[in-house]
Amino acid sequence: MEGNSTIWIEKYRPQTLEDMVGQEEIVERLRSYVRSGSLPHLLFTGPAGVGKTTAAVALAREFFGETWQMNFRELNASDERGIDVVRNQIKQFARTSPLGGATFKVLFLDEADALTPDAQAALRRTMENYAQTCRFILSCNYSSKIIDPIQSRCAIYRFKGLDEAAVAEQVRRVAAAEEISLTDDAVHAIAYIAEGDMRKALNALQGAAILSDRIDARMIYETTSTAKPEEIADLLGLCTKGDFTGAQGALRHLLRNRGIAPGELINQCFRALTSYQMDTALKVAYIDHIGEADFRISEGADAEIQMDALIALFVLSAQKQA
Ligand SMILES: Nc1ncnc2c1ncn2[C@@H]1O[C@H](COP(=O)(O)OP(=O)(O)OP(=O)(O)O)[C@@H](O)[C@H]1O
Repeated sequence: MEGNSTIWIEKYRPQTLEDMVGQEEIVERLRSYVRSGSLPHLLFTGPAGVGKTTAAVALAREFFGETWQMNFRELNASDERGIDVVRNQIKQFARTSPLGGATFKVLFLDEADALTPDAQAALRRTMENYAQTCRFILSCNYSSKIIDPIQSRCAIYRFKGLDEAAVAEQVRRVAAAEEISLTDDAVHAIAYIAEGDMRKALNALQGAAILSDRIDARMIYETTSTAKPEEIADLLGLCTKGDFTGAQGALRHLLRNRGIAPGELINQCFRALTSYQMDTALKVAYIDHIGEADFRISEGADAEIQMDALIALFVLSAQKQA
């Protein structure tokens, strides 16, 4: 098995737009810029690990060809969130001439929503002033955190979480290249824990590959400290049956023996409930309790007590409903 010293998310980052999985519509629209040789300012929004940076780099490679490294620069706005980063680094790059016969350069600004509103206002002016020599690709998780005048100057691309088929395709590709065998259940488990985030998926695969080159679902759940969906179903089932003692035992097992973090467990219960077919009133009550527990834990309440209280409330709601 090849060196665990290389991080697979980097090693297998697609170099071309064509090699990206999922995001087909976006990829198609981006390729049309390459064909036409023109590029507006772009705003990429969406959750983490779905290909925003990958698409920006691949687009630059295809757009500029051999001179891409001279004409493309990546900056992360969360390193320096204030106006100085715009005044210094961004302006400096934008004002200098493109190289190797290119008509403009491209600056990719990751986590643009980390910029303060003042810095965004300065960025807007820079985008206007240097539009001839520089195009911007801004990336963020939430477009609502980007000021309107910037949004209106950009073509907006909304990246979605990757679906199971896309995650599975890339995971299988990487596993084959690393000569790792994966069961179908392991692929399904990786897609479950990834929640649409390819970075999470590939890190889970690499984490399990440290143990063995034959990977099954149990190894994925264990190395990522995630409960199996069946374990969550059991826990919720015991609550719904009114078996508080049984539910408490299952909860203890997950928290203490399996080492699953309370926040993760809450998230998994929430995900399970949203996909279950069950009495709507009971589902509403459960989700309401989850919201409370989640808030209290985030405010610093004792997580184990909150988890016990949560299953107690589940049991009470189920009994009321019966
Ligand atoms: N659509 C995709 N196809 C194939 N691999 C992908 C895709 N999206 C992400 N990846 C893989 O996941 C890694 C992280 O993706 P990327 O850096 O593009 O995420 P991002 O959307 O920019 O996230 P962030 O908002 O956290 O910066 C990449 O290095 C690549 O290996």
